[in-house]
Amino acid sequence: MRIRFTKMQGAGNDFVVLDETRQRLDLSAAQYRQLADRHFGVGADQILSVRPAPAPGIDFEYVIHNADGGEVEQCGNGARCFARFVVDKGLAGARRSIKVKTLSGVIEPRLNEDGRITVDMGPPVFELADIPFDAAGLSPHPFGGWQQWHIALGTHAEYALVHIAVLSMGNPHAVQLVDDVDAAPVAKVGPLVENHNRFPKRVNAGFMQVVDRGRIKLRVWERGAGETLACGTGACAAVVAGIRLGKLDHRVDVETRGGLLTIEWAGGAAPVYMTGPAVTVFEGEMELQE
Ligand SMILES: N[C@@H](CCC[C@H](N)C(=O)O)C(=O)O
Repeated sequence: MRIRFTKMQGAGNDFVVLDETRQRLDLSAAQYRQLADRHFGVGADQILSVRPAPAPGIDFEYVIHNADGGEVEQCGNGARCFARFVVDKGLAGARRSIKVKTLSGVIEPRLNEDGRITVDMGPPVFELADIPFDAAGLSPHPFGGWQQWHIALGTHAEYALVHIAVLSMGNPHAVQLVDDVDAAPVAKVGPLVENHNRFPKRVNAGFMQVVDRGRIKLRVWERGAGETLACGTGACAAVVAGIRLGKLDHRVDVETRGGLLTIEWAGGAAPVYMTGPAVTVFEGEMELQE
């Protein structure tokens, strides 16, 4: 089966984008993995499928698969690339703002005059069962007006206990405060947190260094993709956690290894706004194994 694709990136988080507005491709998990493979495929952290509006009042459906082939609820950097794709391909008419259905709800990306894209990512979710996070037998540790959870990482004596803030941005996140993000043991601790049995759907593990009240440095070990150069929902989750832990103001620049994102959150049930770049890298065709 031969398919056309567009390769895109948002702050270095990279995507294969598939136009399924006219025809469903119905790819298997193995075919998503083949596309994402950096040696035998195109190479990507996620594969994004653009599908027609599923209901009145919605412009498109946005389907996301991680590099491991699993379908997931949300992807922030991908949402900006999705918007850039449908506008550049003329699929959105003259609209600069679109309503997009994802597995976790409707989000609204908007193209700005400066070329960056702002996405209304909806409000963060703190209800433990909805993240989901299994806190049975654990007590929360008060911290800066909110709380952290101390979870044990099994037999790994060096990293026996990590202190995490947990929340969902449509997808699950566990955020740790670190003194020096460049020295953080992301590749060791990331997979242990991702697969921890307290997270029944696994989790994205963020490592946040607070530079000042308006700036953080962030690395994220993503569920189903490993460490990426940036994670949009990870940036939203880190800033929301930092605000609730009393460390950050309401508008924060997030330095990732792939670029800068700006996150704004007024608190409570207000939506989180994420602003950043979205770039088309190249287009191509690829033969997929059946
Ligand atoms: N790169 C994304 C997040 C993609 C999904 C994530 N790995 C998950 O499994 O939830 C972003 O920019 O938000």
